[in-house]
Amino acid sequence: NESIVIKGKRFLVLKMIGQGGSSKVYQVLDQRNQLFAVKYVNLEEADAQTVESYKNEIEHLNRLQQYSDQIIKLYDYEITNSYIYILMECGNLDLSTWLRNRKTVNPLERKLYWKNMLEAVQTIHKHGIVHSDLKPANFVIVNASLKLIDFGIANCIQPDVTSIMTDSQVGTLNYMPPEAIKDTSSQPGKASSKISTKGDVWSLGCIMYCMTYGKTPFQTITNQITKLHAIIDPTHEMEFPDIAEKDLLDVLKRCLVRNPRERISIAELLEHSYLKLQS
Ligand SMILES: CN1CCC(Oc2ccc(-c3[nH]nc4cccc(OCC5CCCCC5)c34)cc2)CC1
Repeated sequence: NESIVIKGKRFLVLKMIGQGGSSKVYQVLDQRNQLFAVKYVNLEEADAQTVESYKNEIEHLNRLQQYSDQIIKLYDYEITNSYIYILMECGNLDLSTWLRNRKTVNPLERKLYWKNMLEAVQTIHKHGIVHSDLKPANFVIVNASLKLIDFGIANCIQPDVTSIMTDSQVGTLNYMPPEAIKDTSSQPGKASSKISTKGDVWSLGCIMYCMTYGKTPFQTITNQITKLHAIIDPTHEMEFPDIAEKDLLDVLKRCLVRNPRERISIAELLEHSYLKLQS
């Protein structure tokens, strides 16, 4: 097997975990047989703005380490003109794969994962970061809890077309908030000032909807344009089939409110009765 050296430490590459265009994530072992994830970014084709966005993501990831256990651990990184290596803690499974493989979700597990997601997103919001593209592939299960693995700051270097929709749900509209679709003031894909923290609440609501009903609210609409219209159309009623956990039903309905001003906040979600661990 191949080995890589980061800041003078040698790692044995076990396998590739995922890839998105010019960035690849590997599972590696250090000399003490400790498991890590290494994100490798090839900068040869990257423009200055992209390089800057990666440095920005790393700086934020580094700075937020101390504030929450729900942010993936960053151990080291190496940046040169031609590549970046980021050494991070290695999880067991990303939430996207976990959701795809699970037929039913254990209600207590779902509740714990929800609490972890809220804490992770509250942490980045407290430090002025709005992710604006949250989806299950941004979370990884490490032992029994969920951790956020990226802040949506680094550009996805133009992935080759084969990977764009297959791996890690890049480019999916299923978690996109209505205000991001209506927001005509900013150039496409950039989080503008109008996209507030409430946009991340909508996306988290879609993830939780999927953990409850096995699909996202607009997943059945396959035409992308029709899907976008349905997300912004107030007359398009979203379905909330009745479930035993009434508190969870309330959480879903309050996250998936089209008007961001009327949508529940992260702070209110952390106080919501659904998270009182009585069940
Ligand atoms: C399909 N198969 C994949 C390997 C394995 O799942 C993962 C294991 C570890 C991880 C990970 N840990 N730390 C990580 C730190 C950064 C990025 C990470 O992933 C990136 C990207 C990998 C592809 C899916 C979306 C996330 C990271 C993530 C998925 C089992 C399922």
